Amino acid sequence: MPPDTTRSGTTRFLRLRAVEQRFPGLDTPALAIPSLDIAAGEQVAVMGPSGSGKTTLINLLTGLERVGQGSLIWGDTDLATLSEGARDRWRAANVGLVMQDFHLFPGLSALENVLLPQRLARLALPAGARAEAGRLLARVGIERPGQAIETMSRGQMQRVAVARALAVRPAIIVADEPTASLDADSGAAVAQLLLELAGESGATLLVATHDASLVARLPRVLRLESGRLKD
Ligand SMILES: Nc1ncnc2c1ncn2[C@@H]1O[C@H](COP(=O)(O)OP(=O)(O)OP(=O)(O)O)[C@@H](O)[C@H]1O
Repeated sequence: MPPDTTRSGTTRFLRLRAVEQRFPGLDTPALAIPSLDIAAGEQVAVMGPSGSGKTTLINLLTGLERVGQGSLIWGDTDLATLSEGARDRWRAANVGLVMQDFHLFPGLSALENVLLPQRLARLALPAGARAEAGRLLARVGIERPGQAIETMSRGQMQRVAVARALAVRPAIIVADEPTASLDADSGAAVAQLLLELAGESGATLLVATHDASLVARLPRVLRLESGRLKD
């Protein structure tokens, strides 16, 4: 079996080995994962009760926090070996993030919010970035890209956040409770968009969620209990 191929024959993309994350004041690790592989393009739910380690796992996978022990390799990049600045650059280039509380900037339009990560990452926007942002906003059902973000509904804001996460065509999309603060209809619409857009781009999708209807639509489910994966 080639080293970058999983047992099912698909390309291995994420590889965790002997990962342990400890926090001061906790006797046991908040997260302990002996081994985990995820293939390129997989769509995976991460479930577990409050305090089971979902956010800790998301923070490690996205490089927001440094891996305490073990290796966490995306493609050929071991995040455990990178400095905070290098992890930030890696994340900007490779990860689209959708968070529960949106992290959108008031005072900016929907379109400017979608373009903001690209503006922060470089001095000039790449050619076609505005057109692509407008196209993505239309795709997620935002009809007025110039509308100020603070005047939008929560469902609209989360759809803008989905467009923003996809704007750099990331290989990895990570969503932390993307439907938690939405009503059932808005949540279902956001879930549908995430799955559709990730599927079209072939991105690897990881979603931490308590939303049973969202979990039911993801082909693979990881269950965390007290920081351990249950199969
Ligand atoms: N910075 C920290 N310092 C100390 N303990 C922490 C820290 N961050 C998380 N923990 C602990 O690690 C464990 C896992 O927390 P984590 O936030 O990953 O859980 P979670 O599954 O995301 O929970 P929730 O669904 O409530 O958001 C918990 O016991 C938590 O108290």
